Amino acid sequence: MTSLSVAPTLSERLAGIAEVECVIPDMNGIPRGKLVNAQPYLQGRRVQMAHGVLVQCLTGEYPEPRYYGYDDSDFILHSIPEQVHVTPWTAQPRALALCEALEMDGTPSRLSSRSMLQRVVERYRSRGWFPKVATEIEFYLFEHNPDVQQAFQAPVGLDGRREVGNQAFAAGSAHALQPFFTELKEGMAALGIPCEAVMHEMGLSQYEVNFIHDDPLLIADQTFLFKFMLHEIALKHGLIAVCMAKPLSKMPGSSMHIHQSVVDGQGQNIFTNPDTGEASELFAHYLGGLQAGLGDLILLMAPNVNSYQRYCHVYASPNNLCWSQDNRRTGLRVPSSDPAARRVENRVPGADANPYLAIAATLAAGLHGIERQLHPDLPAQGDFEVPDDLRLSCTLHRAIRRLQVSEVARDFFTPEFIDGYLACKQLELESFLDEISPWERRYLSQV
Ligand SMILES: NC(=O)CC[C@H](N)C(=O)O
Repeated sequence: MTSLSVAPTLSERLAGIAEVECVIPDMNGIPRGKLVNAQPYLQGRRVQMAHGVLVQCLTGEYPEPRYYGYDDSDFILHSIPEQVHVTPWTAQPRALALCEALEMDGTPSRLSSRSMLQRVVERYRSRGWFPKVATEIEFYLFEHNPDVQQAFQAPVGLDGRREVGNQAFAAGSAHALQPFFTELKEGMAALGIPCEAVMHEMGLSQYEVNFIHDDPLLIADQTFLFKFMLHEIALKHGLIAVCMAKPLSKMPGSSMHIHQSVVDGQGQNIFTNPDTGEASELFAHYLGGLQAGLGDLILLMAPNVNSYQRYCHVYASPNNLCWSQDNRRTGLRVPSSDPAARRVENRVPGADANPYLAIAATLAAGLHGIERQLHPDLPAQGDFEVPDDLRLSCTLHRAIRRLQVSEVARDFFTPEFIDGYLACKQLELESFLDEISPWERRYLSQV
């Protein structure tokens, strides 16, 4: 006798669940959404929000819709069936439904970061290719403090002590926060996120989680959901999880490295020449595209004022687009691997980046290189000098100017998205410049 296993329906999966949290990433990758009653949700009640929500600034301000060619109409939050999950960490049983943004006519939103990644992936598919990516995300864990103006402090662990110094790869420090990590791993399992590794990173109470490579949309969804869950579980344990690019001065920043490869319909890695096992011409063009295109797209990988502080004291946080075999000081690192796993790691994005956009920018630049048959520079060797054209912008202001002129952005993304994103970032920059920092008061009060 054979036993047939039938996947449970959505209603079966959500049995006993009172509320469903429908969320969507805004342009900053911040989850926005609505907590809706499960019954009408299961009966197919439509969930809608205003387009402005997608373009909302970190400060809560909204750029004028005329800047991105929209009015203040609604879009639909359409649940992605594989991304509806029951969340074990919430006090009341709840479901989390990751949604895609659709226009009222059912087409993908021209303002949504998720649809921008979808567009880039489609362009690969139209050639019979399937990009694969893996992200690695770093974050700091600090003691929760309701006053966000206060300096961050390492938490007290099970051993009753606060961590001191930089305990890279220290097993003991992670064990001192074991109840938190146990729940985090249970949460990952509940969200269907396979975890390659969790480790202590170089900074004080800094950790890293590695995801297993897969389809770019799936990995972006997982990275987005992971960050959402990370914040919630941390709060439950009296901690705050901080994914700022540079939360502490004189400490390493936090990155979101992206490993990329591309396979064809037979699953062969197109970055390797099947006859010789050596790197293929396509790989060279892909690297050439990353070098030519990512400089203009840095705003999608380093989206905040603070993102640029991560590049100031370089603790393996390169602000260049040099490439190398296995050198962590280059923005584009080709890790040693067997030919079937040939890939390139983009080390430029910060943990504060919207994963959909950082991945979309990287894949778009690579495909641009293949389409234009670009060539990379010679690989960086030893203690290399960074040529001027491979040096990255070091301020948000400059990064905004670069995106305004990016050919790749206009070619791969919708004009509405680029204009909306630029308007959002410009407003955030103005808000930042309107605030006087402690450094200015400390040193400029004497001039
Ligand atoms: N181990 C590492 O690669 C460290 C990366 C570093 N924390 C960064 O900000 O990029």
